[in-house]
Amino acid sequence: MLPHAADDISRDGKSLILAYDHGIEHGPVDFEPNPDTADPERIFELATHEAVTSVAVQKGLAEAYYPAYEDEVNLLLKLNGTSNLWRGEPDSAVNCTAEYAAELGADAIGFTVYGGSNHEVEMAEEFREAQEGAREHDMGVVMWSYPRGQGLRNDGSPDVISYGARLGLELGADVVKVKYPGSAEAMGHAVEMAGPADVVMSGGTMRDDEAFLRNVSNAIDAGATGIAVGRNVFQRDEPERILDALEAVIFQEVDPAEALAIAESED
Ligand SMILES: O=P(O)(O)OC[C@H]1O[C@](O)(COP(=O)(O)O)[C@@H](O)[C@@H]1O
Repeated sequence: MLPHAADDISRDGKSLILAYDHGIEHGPVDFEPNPDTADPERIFELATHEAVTSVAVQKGLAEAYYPAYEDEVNLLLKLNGTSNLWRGEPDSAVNCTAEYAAELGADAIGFTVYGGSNHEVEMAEEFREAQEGAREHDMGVVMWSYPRGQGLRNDGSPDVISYGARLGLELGADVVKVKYPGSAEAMGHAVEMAGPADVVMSGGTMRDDEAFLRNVSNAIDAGATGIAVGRNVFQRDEPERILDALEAVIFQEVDPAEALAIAESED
């Protein structure tokens, strides 16, 4: 790992990645709870919030929207992605090269690897090309490490998540994005297995603000450096409010209840 390779997408060693690749990964259904968020402009505006250290999007959105935001937002360009219409063994098409990501002004690249899938071997080889391309252009490397497929019965078990975190380290990621394994202890193990690579917790959908922030706080206590979050922000009625609270939990390590009170007072 190169020292500080992910500095451009973090602040004081912490990060909040605003993930917005849902249009490809899940489709328009993810925008239904908050229809304004179907418009990428709304997300790029949200990405200017002080809590957000980068926005993760696919090439098409970067081409269309990033030029207007390049002074205010750090770009994490996702190089692969597949729609939910695909029903095969987990796999992800490579939609962009590291070279083109650099041309678009990306600070870092993002890449999904489904360890355990029948396609793991090709995905690891594609990751190699992306990772080495990112090194040539001084871009950080974020791996979405989501073990799943064939024999993997429980892709959310602590052992599998720790293995995913380790895959990130072994394959040369600066930041590994893993699902929250359900407890601070299990997250601590994943963080340990990732060694010098940063670990960020992946989001999901939780309606209860305090319970969601509690998971984030537990992950930070366990050594995670932040969160990659999409739906838990943009599906809420007031995305800015939860970003205010996340800022307090992640960067000031404030207790979730207090963070919500701070967010309330900033309204
Ligand atoms: O493959 P899954 O588990 O359905 O989720 C993939 C999605 O989850 C993320 O990794 C995180 O997004 P969320 O915070 O909305 O869960 C996205 O980048 C991606 O689109």
